Amino acid sequence: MSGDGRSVIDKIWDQHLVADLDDGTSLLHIDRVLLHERSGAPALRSLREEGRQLYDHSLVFGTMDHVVDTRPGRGDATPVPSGDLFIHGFRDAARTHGITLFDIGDVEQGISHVVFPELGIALPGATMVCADSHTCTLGGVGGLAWGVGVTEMEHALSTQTLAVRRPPTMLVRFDGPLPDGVHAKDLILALIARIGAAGGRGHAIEFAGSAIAATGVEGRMTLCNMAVECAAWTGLVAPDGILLDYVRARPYAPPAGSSWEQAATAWLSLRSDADARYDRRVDIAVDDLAPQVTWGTSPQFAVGVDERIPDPGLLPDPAAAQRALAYMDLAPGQRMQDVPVDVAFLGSCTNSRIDDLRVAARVLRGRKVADGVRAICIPGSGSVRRAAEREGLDKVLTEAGFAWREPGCGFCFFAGGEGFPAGARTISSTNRNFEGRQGPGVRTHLASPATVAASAVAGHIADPRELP
Ligand SMILES: CC(C)[C@H](C(=O)O)[C@@H](O)C(=O)O
Ligand code: SF4
Repeated sequence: MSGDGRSVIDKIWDQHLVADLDDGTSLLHIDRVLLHERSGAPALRSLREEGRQLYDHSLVFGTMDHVVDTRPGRGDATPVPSGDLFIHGFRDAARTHGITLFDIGDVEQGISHVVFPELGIALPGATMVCADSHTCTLGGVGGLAWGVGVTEMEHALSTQTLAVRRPPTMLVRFDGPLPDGVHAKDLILALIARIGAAGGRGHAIEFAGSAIAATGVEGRMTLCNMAVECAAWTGLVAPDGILLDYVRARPYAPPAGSSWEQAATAWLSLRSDADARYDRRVDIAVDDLAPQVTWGTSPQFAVGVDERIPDPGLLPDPAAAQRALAYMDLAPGQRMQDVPVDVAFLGSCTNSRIDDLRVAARVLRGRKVADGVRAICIPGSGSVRRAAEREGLDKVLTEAGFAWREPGCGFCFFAGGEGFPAGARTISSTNRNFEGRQGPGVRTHLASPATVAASAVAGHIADPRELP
């Protein structure tokens, strides 16, 4: 564990180090400053109020995602109260500063963490920040990406640098062949169940192991997306051949020829040394892993879909587990698969990419959503939406009974606009199941797209491995 070698995290860090500062932080060069309307509008507004300029607008990109309407045929109107202040404020500021913005109506518009990797704006080996906690998603493309506050965002916008305390590092290895019906979402839920929602506190996590080497880049993004749900500073997967194939030919990636060759060689050199040093290590064997589903109001409250709700008395914090069960209206010993669902939601920056929709469609093809279940799919971006339509996945989903929407954060988090009735129970491909996350009194069970689709059909939480 404690060799002298450097990990991918150390290598990216060292390449971006501008100076070690007296207060123990390091000033890092930031390659990409990414914005969405919800946090970008306030950051740009305070920048303007302080009379500061962007350091380099060509390194800053924005999209509209949090408050946009996702209903078919949408316009500029937002269902979120005061949402139009964010939309118009962000649009005007982006124009003033010359920021490339994937606005409502742009073919590339979508959820930030989906759009920036698919356009090749988020790149391997890059440092990337956004005032959003799930910026760690971009670790799936082998960069160091983390969420910042609005003040740090202003600093990054005006200097293209940020002072950061070097995080402790953690190696998380997933080894073994991934069983059928088990996906990246299940891996990260299993990890969080194992180490706890505070178990990664402040760490930069490198995800590795044979199961990750065999996982596509979109799955790696799902994994990294939820690093923050165990309180990690970020998560990433080191660059490899699968990643290069993903990044190649993306619109903002280095063009074919010598610039691509140079970049690809540099990226591959970022892989961790065999004797790399980490502060902690966790090993998870995936051979016998079941699809995971949460029963409580924290992502750490997850079990196999074929299991029962545990006895709170046997958990590290019985009182928290009791409270969670009370909110979720569930009882210890209940079989997860006996829990009925009112809503099935496919979407969010965790699981709204084309691979996710393919997985869901495989389950839904020729099947119908159970009576009484409201099923909604919000593709993560315009590009995902078009790809799904080209493949006919939208037909499979709508014929099964899913609503097919326009890209955005949608029902992932309730912002006062569209929501579900209090008490509604959702099976959801999102990343947070906190009280009220999807609306006041709404009860969220986190799961993979396969499990969401299987549960939509069954009308209760269901095991995607067992559909007839
Ligand atoms: C609104 C935004 C800043 C927030 C975040 O930081 O993650 C949101 O995306 C979320 O998922 O809760
Ligand atoms: S999809 Fe959900 S988790 Fe992701 S950025 Fe939007 S609100 Fe946050």
